[in-house]
Amino acid sequence: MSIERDLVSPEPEGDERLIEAALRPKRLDEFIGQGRVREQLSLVLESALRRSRPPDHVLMSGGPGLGKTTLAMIIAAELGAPLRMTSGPALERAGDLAAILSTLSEGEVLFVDEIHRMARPAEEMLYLAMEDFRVDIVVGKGPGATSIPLDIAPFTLVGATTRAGLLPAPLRDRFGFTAHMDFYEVDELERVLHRSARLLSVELPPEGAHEIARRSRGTPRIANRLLRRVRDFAEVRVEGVITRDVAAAALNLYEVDAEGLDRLDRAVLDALLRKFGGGPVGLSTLAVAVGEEPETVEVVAEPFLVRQGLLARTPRGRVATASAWMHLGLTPPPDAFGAGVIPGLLDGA
Ligand SMILES: Nc1ncnc2c1ncn2[C@@H]1O[C@H](COP(=O)(O)OP(=O)(O)OP(=O)(O)O)[C@@H](O)[C@H]1O
Repeated sequence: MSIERDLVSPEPEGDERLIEAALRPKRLDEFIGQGRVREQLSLVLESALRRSRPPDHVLMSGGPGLGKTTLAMIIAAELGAPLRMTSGPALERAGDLAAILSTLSEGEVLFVDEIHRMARPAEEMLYLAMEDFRVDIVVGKGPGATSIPLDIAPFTLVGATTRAGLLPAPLRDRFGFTAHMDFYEVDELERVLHRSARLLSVELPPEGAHEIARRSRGTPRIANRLLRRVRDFAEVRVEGVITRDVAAAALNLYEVDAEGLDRLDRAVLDALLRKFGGGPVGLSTLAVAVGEEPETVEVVAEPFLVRQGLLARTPRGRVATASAWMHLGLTPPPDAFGAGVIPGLLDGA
């Protein structure tokens, strides 16, 4: 049995991108949260505009659904420049990239999503393009091969990655500015939700927004998705208004709990506590206990549980924290991992 978990996945589901397009903030002052990134970026853009030069290349790092694509579009809009979009996996050969670079217009913004997944030859071509606005087109093969230099228009590369650590240093070093996107605070997500509700003509009182925001795993994409589900519930069951109780009832129905944990997250915690006494237990044993692949448990459920301070990865295996016991309404044993530690300090353990 595999547990359905689209609702709180940070990746876009089905045709969600279409709906998202309608909800995207268009300018920097509409972009909610990420205060430091916004301020730094507005300086970079403002000074480029004053100098009438394209700004330095920008790297954005952070998890899916935190607003990287939105920010890339905003950068182009603020510069009044056209935007070209591609992604690392689409750049399999150097020629794929050359075809794009050679047709850029002056000042154009080139957005490369998942830039860490670009093929090596394309990556090497990009170094020169970023630094000297030039590409070397290799003609022929073997000893007879020659390279023809080709000037390209000055442009701004905006790269997005969920894994900044996977970028080779020479590529990382060529970005003049790196924006680290963090998870959003509950009050920021409330603002995202109020804005989306306005655009979707949904009546959303503050306490309804708060209830949805706290279950949204720090991610605007999830917040917007939960809002749509709650709206459906409110329309069908209670004629529209999303009160706190309506939001809670809807999300309970969809099995997203008060902290944003879904069925898989809870199944993992439940097995860890009830079957293995809180651990330590190996990943594959834990995965068998919940009927999932180890990779699903590791990639999908664990990062959020770790971030919430509910689970720790230790050299001896997975361990439940004292907060995990309490989350499931159980009394933690006195020696529970993290007992006496302020929840949150275990993040990233
Ligand atoms: N700061 C924000 N303010 C308002 N809405 C936001 C913000 N950040 C993201 N969103 C909304 O969340 C949705 C997802 O954002 P976006 O597509 O930019 O994320 P992403 O980081 O590029 O994710 P991915 O890499 O998976 O595409 C969009 O609908 C966008 O409007």
